[in-house]
Amino acid sequence: MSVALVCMSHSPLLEFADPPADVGAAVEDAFAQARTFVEDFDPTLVVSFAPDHYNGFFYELMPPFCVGFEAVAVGDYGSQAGTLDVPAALAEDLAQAVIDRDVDMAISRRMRIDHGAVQPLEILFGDIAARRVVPVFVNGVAAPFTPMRRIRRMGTAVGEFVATLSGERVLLIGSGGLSHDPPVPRWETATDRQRADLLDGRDPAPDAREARQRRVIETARAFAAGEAGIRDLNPEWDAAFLDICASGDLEEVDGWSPARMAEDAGNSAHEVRTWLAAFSALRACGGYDVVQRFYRPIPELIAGFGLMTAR
Ligand SMILES: O=C(O)CCC(=O)/C=C/C=C(\O)C(=O)O
Ligand SMILES: [Fe+2]
Repeated sequence: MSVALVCMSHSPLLEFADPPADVGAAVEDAFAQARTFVEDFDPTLVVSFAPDHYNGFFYELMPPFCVGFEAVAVGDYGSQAGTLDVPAALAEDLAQAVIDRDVDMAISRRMRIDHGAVQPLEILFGDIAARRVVPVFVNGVAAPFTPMRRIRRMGTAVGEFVATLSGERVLLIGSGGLSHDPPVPRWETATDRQRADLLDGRDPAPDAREARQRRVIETARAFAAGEAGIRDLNPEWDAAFLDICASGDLEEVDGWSPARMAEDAGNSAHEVRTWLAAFSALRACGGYDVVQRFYRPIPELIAGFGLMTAR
């Protein structure tokens, strides 16, 4: 078994916004470097930790994390739709191994995933079905949030399982973060219509999806012009989090409270839970070295945009 990691921000605005040319080029260069890293590693299996944005998981039943034994991408924000190549028996073994380590893991025999899970696969492999993928949903948008130490333990349990997979080259992916506050509706401030979508908004009609997406695109334009009432990006917070990931001292985040995370870094900063899970899994397979570290605050994407690779 060998193991490597790519953690990266995602953004629904990647195809819908125009950051300054040098910023866009820097992001593309970071993607290209990560692609080379992954091509060289040539994984036989991907374990993908990703959030969802009310496309697959709803308040009707919201687990803190969930392993998919099958996964279907919904194709939001122009991301690829279709079915992942999930090795179901291996996904079942992973879920059982995590549960055996005293971490209650939900399972789905048909998980729906959105741009949060799909974007890294498309960027790194060009196609969501290019490699075998076990998808692990990590709630990063729907309060209440599991303590960070619990995410670390879940990631550690996944890593201990991964370490037993002789003959596999396993790529761990963490998708989301860093500081950002895109207009994902929240229950306490949602309209009645939004609450209905948060509760059970599976497969919205095309015009409803279009309206949701337009709202995000318009907010990004306003934010880049300094006119949106959302939280600022927080490069200092992002640097501190990236430092912790690089150091391997992941217990440092054990005491971070969800309220403080949102206050400091925006409501979607909770997506860094996917990074924490992936780095915890990597650490459980042995020590690691960071290979690539990229960061830019990009208002046009409403994102403190980061990417790290390690092995
Ligand atoms: O479309 C919706 O209703 C919710 C908005 C949404 O999906 C925004 C997503 C933003 C990110 O994934 C992000 O910036 O991390
Ligand atoms: Fe997101």
